[in-house]
Amino acid sequence: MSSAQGFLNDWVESRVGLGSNISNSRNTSVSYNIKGCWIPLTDNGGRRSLGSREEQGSVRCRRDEDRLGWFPPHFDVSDRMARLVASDPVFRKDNRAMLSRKELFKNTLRKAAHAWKRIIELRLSEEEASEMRFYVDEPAFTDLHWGMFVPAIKGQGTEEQQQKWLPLAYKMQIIGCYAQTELGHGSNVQGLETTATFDPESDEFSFIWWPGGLGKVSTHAVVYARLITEGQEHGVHGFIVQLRSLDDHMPLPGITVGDIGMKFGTGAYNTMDNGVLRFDNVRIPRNQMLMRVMRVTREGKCVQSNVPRQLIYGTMVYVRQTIVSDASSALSRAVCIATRYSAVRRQFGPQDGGVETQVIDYKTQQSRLFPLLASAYAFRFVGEWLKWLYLDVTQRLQANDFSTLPEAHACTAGLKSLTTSATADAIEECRKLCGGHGYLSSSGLPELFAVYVPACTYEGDNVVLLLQVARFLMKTVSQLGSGKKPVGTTAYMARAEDLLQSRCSVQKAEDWLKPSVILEAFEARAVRMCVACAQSLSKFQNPEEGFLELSADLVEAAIAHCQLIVVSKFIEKLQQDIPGKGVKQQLQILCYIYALNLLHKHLGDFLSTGCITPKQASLANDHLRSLYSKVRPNAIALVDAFNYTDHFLGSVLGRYDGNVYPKLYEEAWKDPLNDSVVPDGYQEYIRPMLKQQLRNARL
Ligand SMILES: CCCCCCCCCC/C=C\CCCCC/C=C/C(=O)SCCNC(=O)CCNC(=O)[C@H](O)C(C)(C)COP(=O)(O)OP(=O)(O)OC[C@H]1O[C@@H](n2cnc3c(N)ncnc32)[C@H](O)[C@@H]1OP(=O)(O)O
Ligand SMILES: Cc1cc2nc3c(=O)[nH]c(=O)nc-3n(C[C@H](O)[C@H](O)[C@H](O)COP(=O)(O)OP(=O)(O)OC[C@H]3O[C@@H](n4cnc5c(N)ncnc54)[C@H](O)[C@@H]3O)c2cc1C
Repeated sequence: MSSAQGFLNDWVESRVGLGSNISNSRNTSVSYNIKGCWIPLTDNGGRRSLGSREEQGSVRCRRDEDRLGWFPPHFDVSDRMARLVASDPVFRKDNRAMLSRKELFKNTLRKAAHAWKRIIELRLSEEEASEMRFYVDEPAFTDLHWGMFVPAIKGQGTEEQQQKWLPLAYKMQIIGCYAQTELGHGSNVQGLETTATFDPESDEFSFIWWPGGLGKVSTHAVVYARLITEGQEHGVHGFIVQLRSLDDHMPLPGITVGDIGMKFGTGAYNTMDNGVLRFDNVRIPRNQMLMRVMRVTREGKCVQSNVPRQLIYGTMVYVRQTIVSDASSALSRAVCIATRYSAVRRQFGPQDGGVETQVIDYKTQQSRLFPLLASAYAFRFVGEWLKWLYLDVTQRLQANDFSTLPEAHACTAGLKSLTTSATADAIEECRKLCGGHGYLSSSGLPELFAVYVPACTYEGDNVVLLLQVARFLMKTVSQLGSGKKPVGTTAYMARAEDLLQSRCSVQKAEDWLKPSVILEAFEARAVRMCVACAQSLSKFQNPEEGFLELSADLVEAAIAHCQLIVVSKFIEKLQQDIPGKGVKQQLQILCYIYALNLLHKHLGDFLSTGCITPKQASLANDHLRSLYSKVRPNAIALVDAFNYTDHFLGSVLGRYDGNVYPKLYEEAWKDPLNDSVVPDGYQEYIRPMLKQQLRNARL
């Protein structure tokens, strides 16, 4: 289910694409659409010249017969929306770092209002609107409105509540946020201190609360609080609360609300008004508690429905799933910048004084960069699969089949954690890969890092989420002997006995080219780490105590399991028909790089569990090195395939035309410090100092 699903049904009568409003000026030649991105295989060794797209006889085009039926096949939509945003001056973003917080925020409001206007004018479909938001590339209150407020009502509201609230939300007649986190509690949702006490006398609730949410815009919030009726507690539930007047935007009586202040970085996530909210005996009608999981009667009695109470956490599952796909986007963007710049940048070179070497040709650069390129593809594929898993669990829930909910929770939590941690680290690595210029704001990388890194914390701290995965894995291991067959992503555990004994068959470097060999090594590692944790846990009398004591090892086991999922989904993807000469081969190389680089980085796990021998590890490393040489000729094509406009990349270093140095120089002059030749403050501070020194010198 998608965030804004259905909003058009209520809102726009017909769906009309942008048609000829946006020109697609690409040249045509052969290229291949890999799940919404084009892989144009170059024939010039990947060293495309630094001219314009036209000069390069550019590599991208649209050939319908090349399109894969993978879902969602949105290349056209994505391409059109990217161009629409790039060509609209309101969506300009190159000045963000120079704006004050107030200017920045007002500009975000302007962009959001303009985007909404365009969505209506052009009658954009839900998919188009969502792509547009992606390319506008600025965190805004609308993310929370569409991404969490609407899904919370859809997932946790009754039919009647949905009918009342969703049309208002779809038309943006109310704007909502997701107010769950408190000053003192974020991870521990059960520990929230906000209470919602039912008062049967007046048929209303009262609240006391402190949330993280939207500080300046939202008129409404889904607030999470512990329900108390008849003096008894009934766990945490969601409540729709109006925060501000729909007439003058003033907070309603009993509500104190504001922004929590500047966050990490300039620009970055400061376009978002994360807020503080205090309730002082605020009263709301009973029917504003979201009652799909539990109903409160007029008399104050609680009636549990047949859906599991974990559904109250359902919005988080939905968002975690979207975050995995977003990780691929952020990572591919950083990698695109670093790869293009690495082809432009030259340092050192032949002793005979010839042209200097492109830094992308250094093996160290390749060994840092190409695994990140491989990860960008890997996360894209696992993100697609996770979307499928989420849709599947949603459909099952509608049919009262709750059996796959624990797995969906474990997968979304684990993959959110794995991909966001890897992406945040990768963006920083890309910055370093660009040397000194990577530290410039105009490289686009500092802001990308600052805006991305909170993804490791929001929607669940990454360690806390891995502990959830570990809990799920320990449960699975404990049930192995009971006849309950593990399914889905834990199906490999059914072969635990074999995997505990298995010996890796690799004898020469090329043996690592067999997907079955790689898979088995990752399965054996994960199973062995999980079983070792389970055995250690069994030595504790109190399992909760054991879990706390062993939590660092449990996190490692959870990571091993999640990495196995990513590797196996990449391998599965390659079993599909992939049209286009050489495309599958390139993806296979990236898949091996992804897996073997992980193996190299986590060698301790593989060796200590006896999954592979030191000799096999060394062969894997030899093979990895040889794979880098195979990626090199197509590295530029593989990042061009992400089809990012220069506007979206927002990076002088990552420019498509490679015209880096003149543009860096040009950018420097745009800084407000260069508005005057002699800086403001010269007369007050510099001149007296200089004069003083002159006087001292004379003395
Ligand atoms: C028109 C224009 C269109 C434009 C479209 C725009 C779309 C925009 C899309 C943008 C999307 C996103 C934007 C991102 C912005 C992000 C902003 C950030 C928001 C937030 O951060 S919100 C707050 C998030 N908070 C958290 O994540 C808190 C983390 N903590 C928890 O989740 C839980 O407390 C916990 C899981 C850590 C522990 O919970 P607890 O109740 O103590 O649980 P346990 O006792 O451990 O477990 C009980 C059992 O429940 C199972 N469980 C736990 N969680 C879930 C779950 N989510 N689902 C299913 N099951 C769950 C757990 O496994 C236990 O099971 P068991 O008893 O063992 O069987
Ligand atoms: C940019 C941003 C946007 C946000 N947007 C929203 C929003 O829209 N709505 C909303 O409700 N919230 C929002 N949040 C809040 C966010 O969801 C929480 O910050 C997040 O869930 C982490 O919780 P916490 O802050 O309590 O961290 P803590 O739990 O206090 O984490 C601190 C440290 O303790 C560790 N830790 C905690 N528990 C355990 C444990 N059981 N075992 C081992 N280690 C543990 C963590 O790993 C971490 O290292 C946002 C946060 C950010 C940064």
